[in-house]
Amino acid sequence: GGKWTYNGPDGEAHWSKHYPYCGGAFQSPIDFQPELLRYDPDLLPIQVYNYNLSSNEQLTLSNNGHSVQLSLPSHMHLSSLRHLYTAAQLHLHWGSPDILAGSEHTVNGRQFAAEMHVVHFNSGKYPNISIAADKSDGLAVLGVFIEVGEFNPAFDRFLKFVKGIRYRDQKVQVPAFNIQDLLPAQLDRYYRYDGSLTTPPCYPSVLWTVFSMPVTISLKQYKALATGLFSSQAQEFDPVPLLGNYRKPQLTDNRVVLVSFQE
Ligand SMILES: NS(=O)(=O)c1cc(-c2ccccc2)cc(-c2ccccc2)c1
Ligand SMILES: [Zn+2]
Repeated sequence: GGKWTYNGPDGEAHWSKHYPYCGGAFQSPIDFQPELLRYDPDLLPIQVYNYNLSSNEQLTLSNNGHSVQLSLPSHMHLSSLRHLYTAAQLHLHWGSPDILAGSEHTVNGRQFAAEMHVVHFNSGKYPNISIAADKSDGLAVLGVFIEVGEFNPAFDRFLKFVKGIRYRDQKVQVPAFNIQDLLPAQLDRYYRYDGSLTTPPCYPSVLWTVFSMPVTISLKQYKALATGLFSSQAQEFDPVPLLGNYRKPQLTDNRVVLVSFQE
């Protein structure tokens, strides 16, 4: 789509000029404030299927100018939701090398170092993700908060390749691995609400599931993300670093956030 950025004249305050949904209702991310939360005992633990990919498979790791993205095969699913949702891609949002704050969702005002999104589409109802992307029940995204701490071998399965995708539109093939290893151990504790894509075109089409338990990556791994990538193309003169690629929390209006946990 058109050019949009996270700061400056094409920054998020201007997105709605070219992408009207960005100025609409049900926008994401949001801040999970205690007074918005309501415990729902019917929220089942998230069940993932076929996330344990074989290393014979290859995944495409790409720099799309706004994030680092890993393609996911269509035999990966989420099943514990009302519909069957098929995996499409995962990508990350992060801060800058010296400001370890770049998550999109926040918890009572607390911003984490980074956030991973695993994007799925409602394959029970729609033939592909492009058709599903703007339907109110089209997408389901898993959100994972990332803190800086212990080294994470699972994230290294793709972070060690970012040197090969420094510039926009560069892609490399990486051996597949168990994508569940990127998720937190507790898949039964999460925030659930109806929201949108956090990037243009901001379609209000996402059933959000954001796990309350963060995962960790090491400072070295975080810096690989926050210093290794550019949003400009290789041949462009002044390279534009790719960092701070997170949208600020949006108005919650009178949306309720369901939580699967009580304490
Ligand atoms: N942040 S997000 O999860 O809401 C998200 C979802 C999708 C998405 C992609 C395909 C179908 C449907 C939704 C794409 C992006 C995106 C990130 C970086 C650059 C451009 C787009 C981001
Ligand atoms: Zn995202």
